[in-house]
Amino acid sequence: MTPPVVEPVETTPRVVRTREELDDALAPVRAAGGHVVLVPTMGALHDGHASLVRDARAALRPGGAVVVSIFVNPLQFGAGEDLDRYPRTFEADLEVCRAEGADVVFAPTAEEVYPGGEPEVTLDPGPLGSVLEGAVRPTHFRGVLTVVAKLFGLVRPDVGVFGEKDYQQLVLIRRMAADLCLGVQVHGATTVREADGLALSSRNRYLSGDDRQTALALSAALRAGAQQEAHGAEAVLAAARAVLEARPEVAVDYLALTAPDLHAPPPSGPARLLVAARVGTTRLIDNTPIVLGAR
Ligand SMILES: Nc1ncnc2c1ncn2[C@@H]1O[C@H](COP(=O)(O)OP(=O)(O)OP(=O)(O)O)[C@@H](O)[C@H]1O
Ligand SMILES: CC(C)(CO)[C@@H](O)C(=O)[O-]
Ligand code: BAL
Repeated sequence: MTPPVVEPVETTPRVVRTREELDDALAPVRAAGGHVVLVPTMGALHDGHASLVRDARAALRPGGAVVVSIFVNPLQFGAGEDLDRYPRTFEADLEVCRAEGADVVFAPTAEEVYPGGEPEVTLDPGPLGSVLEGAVRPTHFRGVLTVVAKLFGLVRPDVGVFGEKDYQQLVLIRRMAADLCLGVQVHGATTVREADGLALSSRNRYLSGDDRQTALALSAALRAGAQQEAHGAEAVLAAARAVLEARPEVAVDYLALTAPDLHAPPPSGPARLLVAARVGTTRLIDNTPIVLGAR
């Protein structure tokens, strides 16, 4: 018997660069009333991003589309930060998107996103924008919220998927979607880690030699803190601080215990332990959920 002719299945996500191309790619999905799920990224994709795309696919209804945006947003980088050296690995990123079944990759230029240069109207992140990350990167969340609002406007997704690794960003995007009635459901995805605990991050590729080992202090501090959760906030912070203090090469920006919404921690119940530190020239962040025991 002659075997049936099998046409190769085109699995490549459609790559679009402009608003028009994006609208064109999504037109059939919108016409059919399909769901659109957006995964915003800055590229240099790793297994953490792959898990976001998997979550996006799981959130999808038949007839919908997963859009991954790849855009290194200049507006969220402060003067002297790593905008110029931020890793750009577009071909490898496409492979990740293809392997995880993304339908569309939206990779606009800066001119496409900001046609008139820096926008006059930007988003004010409110009080949570100037604590923790915002205390160290004062203009960062204005840039993040502005570009995410623009991406929501361009892609018009039903769901946006963001990682818990950037926990303050996730909280602020949830607040923005709710406070501005954007009609986008914000899904938070669990942090993916290396086997030794290091949270995956595009910036990990800056870590070389000893710095890679030193960077383990962040996740180790979070684990040590979490082990003390039954004993209350002070015990959690003391255990985490002890791990960080044992590694003087780690320059800590903050170690903080907060409520899940980043306000003051409750005496007991769900909380969040967050850390940010510099290892050599690389700045890393990490966090973990905590359930504080009643004292
Ligand atoms: N380890 C991870 N697990 C799950 N999600 C992640 C992880 N790392 C990043 N993400 C999420 O991927 C999305 C895109 O993040 P981004 O492209 O900035 O990658 P990144 O690894 O966080 O890079 P950077 O090193 O610049 O912080 C964000 O929602 C972010 O929270
Ligand atoms: C959400 C985001 C894509 C906005 O540029 C960025 O801050 C990131 O990659 O986490
Ligand atoms: N993942 C957050 C992007 C940034 O640090 O600019």
